[in-house]
Amino acid sequence: MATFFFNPTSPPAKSATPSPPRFAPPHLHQFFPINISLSPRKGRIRGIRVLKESAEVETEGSGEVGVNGSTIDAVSEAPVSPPPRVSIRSKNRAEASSESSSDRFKSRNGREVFEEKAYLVGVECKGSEDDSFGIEDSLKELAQLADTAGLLVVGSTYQKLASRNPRTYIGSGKVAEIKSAVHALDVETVIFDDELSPGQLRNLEKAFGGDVRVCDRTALILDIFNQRAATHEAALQVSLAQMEYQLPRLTKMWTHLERQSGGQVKGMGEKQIEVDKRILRTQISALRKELESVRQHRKQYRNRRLSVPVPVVSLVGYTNAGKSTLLNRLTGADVLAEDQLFATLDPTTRRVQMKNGSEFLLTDTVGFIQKLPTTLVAAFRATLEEISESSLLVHVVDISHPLSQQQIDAVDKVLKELDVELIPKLVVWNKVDKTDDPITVRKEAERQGIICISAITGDGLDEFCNAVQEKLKDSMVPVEAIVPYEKGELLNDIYRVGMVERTEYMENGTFVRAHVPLPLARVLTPLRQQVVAVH
Ligand SMILES: Nc1nc2c(ncn2[C@@H]2O[C@H](COP(=O)(O)OP(=O)(O)OP(=O)(O)O)[C@@H](O)[C@H]2O)c(=O)[nH]1
Ligand SMILES: [Mg+2]
Repeated sequence: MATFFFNPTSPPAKSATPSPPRFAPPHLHQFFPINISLSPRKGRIRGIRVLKESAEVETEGSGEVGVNGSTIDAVSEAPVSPPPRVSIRSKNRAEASSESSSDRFKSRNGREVFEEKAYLVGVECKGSEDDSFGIEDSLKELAQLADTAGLLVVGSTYQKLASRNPRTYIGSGKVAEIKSAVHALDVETVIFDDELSPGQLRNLEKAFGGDVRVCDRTALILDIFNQRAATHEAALQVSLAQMEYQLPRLTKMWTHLERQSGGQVKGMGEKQIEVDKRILRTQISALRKELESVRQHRKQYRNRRLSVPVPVVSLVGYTNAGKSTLLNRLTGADVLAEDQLFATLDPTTRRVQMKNGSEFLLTDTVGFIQKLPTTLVAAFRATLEEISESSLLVHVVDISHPLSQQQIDAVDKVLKELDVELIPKLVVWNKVDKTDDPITVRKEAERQGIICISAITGDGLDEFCNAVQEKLKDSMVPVEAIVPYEKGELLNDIYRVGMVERTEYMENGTFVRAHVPLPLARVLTPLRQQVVAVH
């Protein structure tokens, strides 16, 4: 999976190369402007990374670094022009390997991306319920995530521990081992498979030294979401989640100031952090308001949609299970479906027309993953409202995946967190064509009453639609009504979205016994009373 190679650093080039698009775990400068005057002569500079760059450059140059007690009053909240999205580290790297790195530009999602070198670290802790995947498989998945984010995984390691080290997450011996691997392999980013505390992040960055950046699975997922957010609402949700993730981690940005002045500017750093936190909190609350208004807007649309009594079926499942492929296959939609994690972020709803004339709406949703941080689940709650308001959930499982059972468990865990356990659920095993022994898989599915499909070949889709119809009945209301002959369109609606069991032509209209979705049952209420009167 992970390839290892050694890339000796070439001598630094004279001129800086233009900054390439690159992996960007959430850094403060992406979200809001922070202004600080490092030196009165230098004027105001915005952005933490830029700040670091300036401080380092000045130290090497004239020696007139303006980091002293007198400059703290220059801290300001006034916005200035946006900072470049590149750190001194990546610039140096780009300079250092401008020629040898040309092969590290890769085309991803139609963009040319500079592949940063990443090293992965995992920990298996005794008795941890989060470790159902096993450390090696979890790291494999982390490598897939890194690949999706546009990183080049050059190595990985893991440690089995009785308990996590509160300071550095891993043991000191492992820290030293990773440090030498990082330098030998010229690694730019070390990614941990679990969420690190702000203190652990800071200590590890210090321990690895130099420009090595440390981040965790959450930051990586946030970065992928950031790259993939296609709608305004998704972009707002991701920004909010990134800011909330960043808030407690602000302090690490300032450690270099303390280092440079031998600890004398500690007070200054602290004051700036408070200012930064306040700005960030203000931005978080502004973002929440904006998100709320976008949500209200969408709710109106959804309410309008719900007034048409077509049942909504939501596809849920582990990322890469084949949800979008299934939606595309059944509805002729054109949702991006590819062999990458988190291809879909925004829900898409399409109408499925069955051969017997009945219909339902099918919604494709964001995929789930193990160790999905609760904050992210909460951030996507708006998008996932689609799920909570559907009549039926279809849990799409990639049955060809060696860890399909663990993936099922991870999805069930998220569904539980979303409080949607009461919605009827239909489990389907997808990618049956890809399994080693489809016959045995089908037999087992039959034994468990599960539908086997292949969204790619179309195998089992009729059976799937029938099962959806049958299950939808669970969410429908049984009604008996007499529909007047002049209200023929109402009878059509019952046939289209409900399940008709019996009809009979009577003097004052058509008697119908059927299961229909609740909104339609409400429309039929006066006609139902008529039946009661007839009986
Ligand atoms: N062999 C085979 N491959 C499939 C099948 N269904 C989907 N795939 C492939 O699986 C990969 C993922 O499919 P998607 O439809 O993007 O999966 P998804 O569940 O929407 O993934 P996310 O949007 O990331 O949550 C794609 O490469 C599909 O071509 C199937 O039935 N058989
Ligand atoms: Mg998808």
